[in-house]
Amino acid sequence: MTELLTSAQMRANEHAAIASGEVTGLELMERAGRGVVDAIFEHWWTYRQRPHRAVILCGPGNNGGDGYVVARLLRDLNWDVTVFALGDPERLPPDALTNYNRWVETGRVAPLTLANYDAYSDAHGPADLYIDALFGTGITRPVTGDAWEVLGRLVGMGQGMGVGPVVAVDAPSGLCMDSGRLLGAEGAYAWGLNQFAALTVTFDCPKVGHYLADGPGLCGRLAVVDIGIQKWRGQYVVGKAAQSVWLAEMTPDDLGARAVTLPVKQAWHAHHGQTHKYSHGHAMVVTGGEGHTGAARLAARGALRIGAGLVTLAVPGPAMPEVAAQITAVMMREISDARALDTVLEDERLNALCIGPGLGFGPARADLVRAVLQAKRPTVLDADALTLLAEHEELRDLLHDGCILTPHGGEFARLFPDIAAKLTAPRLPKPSDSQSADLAAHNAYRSALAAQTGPAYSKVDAVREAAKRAGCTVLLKGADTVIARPEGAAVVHAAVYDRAAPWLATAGSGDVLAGIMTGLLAMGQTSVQAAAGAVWMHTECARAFGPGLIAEDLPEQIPTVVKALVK
Ligand SMILES: NC(=O)C1=CN([C@@H]2O[C@H](COP(=O)(O)OP(=O)(O)OC[C@H]3O[C@@H](n4cnc5c(N)ncnc54)[C@H](O)[C@@H]3O)[C@@H](O)[C@H]2O)[C@@H](O)CC1
Ligand SMILES: Nc1ncnc2c1ncn2[C@@H]1O[C@H](COP(=O)(O)OP(=O)(O)O)[C@@H](O)[C@H]1O
Ligand SMILES: [K+]
Repeated sequence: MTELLTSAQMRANEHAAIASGEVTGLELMERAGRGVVDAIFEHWWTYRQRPHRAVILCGPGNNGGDGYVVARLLRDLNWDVTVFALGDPERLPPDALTNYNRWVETGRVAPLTLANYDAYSDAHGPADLYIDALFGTGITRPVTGDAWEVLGRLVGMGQGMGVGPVVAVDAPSGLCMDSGRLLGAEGAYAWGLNQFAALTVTFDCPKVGHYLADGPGLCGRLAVVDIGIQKWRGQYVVGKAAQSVWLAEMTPDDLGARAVTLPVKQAWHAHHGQTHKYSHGHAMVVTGGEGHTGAARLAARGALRIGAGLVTLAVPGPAMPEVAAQITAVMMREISDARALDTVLEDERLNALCIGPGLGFGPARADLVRAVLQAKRPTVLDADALTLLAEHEELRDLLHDGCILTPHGGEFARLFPDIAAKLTAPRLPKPSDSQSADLAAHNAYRSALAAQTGPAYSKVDAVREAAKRAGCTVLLKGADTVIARPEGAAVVHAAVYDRAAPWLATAGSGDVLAGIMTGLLAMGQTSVQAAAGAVWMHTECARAFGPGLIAEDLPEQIPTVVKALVK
């Protein structure tokens, strides 16, 4: 899996690399700047054909240093390059200063003010390319003043004829790379979240904030450039695996014997014997009552398609005819109450359980959740089961390490109201109009802005806190889905960039997700593997089908996606 770093981890890697004596900071900066230019040429082949005109905004730190390298490399290719510098360049850190000095041997730098920027734009019209090298991983507080206003001017660039796109170096400036939240809250830049950079070029590893919250919208597309420090990556991880964050993906191994493509004889040896349906597990999904069994049926279909050997629906008596009329390969058992469910669960071969989709509410349903939790099997708790957990503290006390909670934002807020409040709290009080007569409110806003510091509280922080409290795996859904374990290991799955599938937000899609996850648990996956593999598969199925998707289509796409995966 790809590791996602925080800013602090990236700095630690860089320090370790430089401390080794095998590479200098200046070399890394040169590789970074060259990587940005290469990525630009890879994305827009027309820029390779002839020189163009670029505007580069350089900040007061090493992100600005990268900008000076880009300026020099483009100018060496005969580009017309204009550089605006924020702050006093003479106070740049050493490597950035070296690159500034190299640039000014032949190029010019204008102070970054709104007046200078506007005067340039009025005189020359739009540039062919804008480079944002103001701030990268060193951002600690909101960008303010003229720099913020100029960033606002760049919103929407690249969207009109003859107007060049914005390329962000490492990240759009002001983006908190740990949380994906933009520090600062008003003005064109903050409001133009999906119309800023066309391309963001980052170094070594993607960062967590490139995948969460506002990050993908601001970044546009993401390119990761190898600057040769992977050897030092992970030194900070020793003994601290809990701090790492991974990007969700799925490999053929995650599908085990069901995906084996070896010749039959080899496959037989690889699995030490003949496999039969029970060796792929037996999942059970509990349905709701009459007229409410569709959600659980969708989940069961997901579990069966992903590869569980057997899938049984646990159905209240009155709902049996309805379920019987709708299923074939999926089996059913009558469970009229929690006692009946206890009895059914005495069968140890039922090795993964799912409860919640379409379940309904009230004491009898809460008793079913209790029976499922007391069975202590790998269990997915979704939808109504999550609301029941929020209502009944004694049910929360029964959660165990093998549980996965799969809330969407609303269910998460019901289960963990204080944590959700931290995540959704407005970053700042409501901005007041600068013309406002209410000077006190305006001043309060200004001081809140000045006091805001990064890194901001992130979805990863929130889900880690929730998992620790619940004592089990928690998966918080969305276009950015975060999975965390109580000890802190976290996985991010983002249906963004070239994996965007907004049509996945359709009724019943979450039920299929819960089912795929239950199937993977039945097949012997750990809870993190099952959760990460399921969200990945769920999105791939949506992508394979395309717009127009309804939840029923998702399980039926699984064979196509698996075939492509194991090829
Ligand atoms: N970490 C690495 O391995 C590498 C980092 N490189 C570049 O270095 C960057 C990080 O450089 P730095 O650590 O110098 O940080 P930045 O260049 O991101 O910014 C840091 C400077 O801005 C100031 N600052 C922070 N927030 C501010 C605000 N809101 N308003 C005004 N000033 C503010 C800080 O006090 C500091 O002086 C990366 O993003 C990347 O572009 C590359 O050169 C290649 C290697
Ligand atoms: N913009 C989006 N892009 C991709 N997936 C999304 C997006 N919004 C929501 N999803 C996914 O769609 C599913 C919806 O699940 P859920 O909210 O439980 O709905 P339901 O209860 O109707 O099934 C989740 O897996 C969620 O992560
Ligand atoms: K930047």
